[in-house]
Amino acid sequence: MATLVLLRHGESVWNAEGLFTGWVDVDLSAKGEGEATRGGDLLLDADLTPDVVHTSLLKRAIRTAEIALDVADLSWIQVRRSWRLNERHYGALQGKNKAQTREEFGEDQFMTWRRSYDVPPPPIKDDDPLSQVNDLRYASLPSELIPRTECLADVVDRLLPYWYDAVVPDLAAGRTVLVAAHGNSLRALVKHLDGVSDDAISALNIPTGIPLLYELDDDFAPLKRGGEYLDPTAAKAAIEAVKNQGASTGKAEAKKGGRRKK
Ligand SMILES: O=C(O)[C@@H](CO)OP(=O)(O)O
Repeated sequence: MATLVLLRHGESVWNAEGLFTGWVDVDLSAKGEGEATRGGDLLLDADLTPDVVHTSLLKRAIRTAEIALDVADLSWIQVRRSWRLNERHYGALQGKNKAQTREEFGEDQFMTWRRSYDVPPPPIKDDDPLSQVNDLRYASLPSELIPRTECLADVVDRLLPYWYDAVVPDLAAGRTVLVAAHGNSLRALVKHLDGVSDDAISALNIPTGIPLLYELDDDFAPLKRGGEYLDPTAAKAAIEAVKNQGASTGKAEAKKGGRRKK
């Protein structure tokens, strides 16, 4: 049996402002830092001691792992990072306000871009200030591997090599593995683990900052489909909040508007 813990980063500044984020490297909000702290407390309460942490290359996931592991007095564990755990690249939607996008393009198009399995948003141009083509952290990647947009199917394709080559070997060695990543990269992983259909995955949302525990069998398949959130009550409310993002121009969302520059 192997133990895997998935942790979506705490609320980011752009989550709070209702903006599509993707590969833009925004930081945690104060609330997100608090969620990361609670994530560490939940690990402690559940007596879970990760031996290794895998993160994306984005600071909201990196900092969430650091904060949670610090709370659990596990800052010293081995760390591995990969672009393959990054959030889904949101293409030309990066930096756009979700509620305004929904108003402009309608509910169907908005939800197709947000949650369909195989329809990517329009690609971002390489000279867009929110493009990642010139980002130093991807300098060793061939340019054609740096996404200009992604649908969830693209995320599954780029995530699975890392799952098999980096995460599974840790699990096979008997290590308890923490994966600190993002709403959509974790949706891709959960889709794979639980064998969720292309249609059903559109209804699955991952809350910020609440560890999701999977016990896996010898074939790295979940003993319990869907795993178990360490705080199921908080997870239920937070999943609803993620689902409804962009549904209304809430105070924070309405105040901002337009497209943010980084
Ligand atoms: O903006 C994003 O990058 C993601 C996660 O925050 O949003 P959504 O839940 O709409 O896919």
